[in-house]
Amino acid sequence: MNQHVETSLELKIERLGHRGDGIAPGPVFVPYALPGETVLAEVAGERGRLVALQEPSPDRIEPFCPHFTHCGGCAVQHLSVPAYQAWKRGLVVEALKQAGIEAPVEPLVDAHGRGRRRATLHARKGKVGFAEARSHAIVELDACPILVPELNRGLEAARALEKQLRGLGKPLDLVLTATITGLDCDIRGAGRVDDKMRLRLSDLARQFDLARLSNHGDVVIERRAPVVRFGTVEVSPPPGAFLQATAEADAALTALVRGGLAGAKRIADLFSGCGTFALALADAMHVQAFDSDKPAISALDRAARRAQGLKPVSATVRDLFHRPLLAEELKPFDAVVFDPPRAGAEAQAKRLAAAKLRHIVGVSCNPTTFARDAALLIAGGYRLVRVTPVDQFRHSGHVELVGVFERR
Ligand SMILES: C[S@@+](CC[C@H](N)C(=O)[O-])C[C@H]1O[C@@H](n2cnc3c(N)ncnc32)[C@H](O)[C@@H]1O
Repeated sequence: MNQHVETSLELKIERLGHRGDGIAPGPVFVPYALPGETVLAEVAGERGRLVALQEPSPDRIEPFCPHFTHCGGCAVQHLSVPAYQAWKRGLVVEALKQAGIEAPVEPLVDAHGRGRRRATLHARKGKVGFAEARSHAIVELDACPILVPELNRGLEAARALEKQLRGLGKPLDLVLTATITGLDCDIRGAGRVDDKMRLRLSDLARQFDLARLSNHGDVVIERRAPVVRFGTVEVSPPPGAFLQATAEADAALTALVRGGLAGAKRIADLFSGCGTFALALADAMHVQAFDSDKPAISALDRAARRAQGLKPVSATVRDLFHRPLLAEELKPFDAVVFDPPRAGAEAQAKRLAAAKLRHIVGVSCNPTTFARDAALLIAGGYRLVRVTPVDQFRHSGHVELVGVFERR
């Protein structure tokens, strides 16, 4: 940190940005600096590189990972827990304020649990790991303390897969998911591989006891069907399918959604994925699920047919950006849950605003697009009763939230 001090500026850090950078007047963004600190930083445009801490914050703590500041996986490990939790909750408060929305924001729910069950490892030129902070270079790790232990064991398998595929000379991503029946790995970037390579990859899957190995969704070998559980229902997700990053977030988000639906009997689950909410809630509610991802909808449907004791569940492939459910189509439902990708659900929110539903629950991984969509619902006559931030990407700038709306 003490190199090039002669070219540095003294900066007073005022706040923490949404990516976890300290922000000084200007603005100048200084990664790893904290509010209240006086720092020396090398400044180029809006970017500052922390060179020395002159007055550290009382909230500064020792990061627990030796790769912190080098690895791009974590942005904030150096902040005390209460200050960290206030910052994350504050990201949601700020996004609502920017959209002119007043609503109670609950304390942050910690949903890290045992750690992340999904990770995308990058493999380039013989190296396997995460991207370096602000770079495409790879940080090689023996273990990552943020992941569930089963995924850490997958690092060895990932290195062996990279070695096998190195001759292709292509940058690869390896999407690893820890499931109940073992690790599921989807290779991205290899393109089509010949039969000889498939056999060698299958051998590696056996050697490392992978449940399934696929190449961009094309199953190379399935030794056991990967399984996750939503409520009491077992689902076999398609290769690389969306799943909440931690099992605890799954449970926490589902409980908040259930609470917000307030005993509804018939609901629509929009952007359902392979059924995180639909299948868990079908113990008490008739559910119609919609998502544009065909394999995810098929997995949801298969799981619902196999499960015992559920209320009726239907699953439909539909692009809700281009063909949102219309107000007329929403009439049969007492309530709706929607959980779109980061871009939000603007087209669908306009239709929800025009519908006369009693309850709507929005789940989001992007407070800014959530606030935009929430403003549409509020303009359409709904009240945002409460918003609960949920932290499943601990130490990163990402935050999930659940917003509960009622018709006024
Ligand atoms: C944040 S995930 C939520 C999935 C699910 N609710 C869960 O918790 O597992 C967003 C989902 O939106 C789906 N999606 C993305 N674009 C879509 C579109 N245009 N129409 C419908 N679904 C879409 C994705 O396939 C993905 O399943």
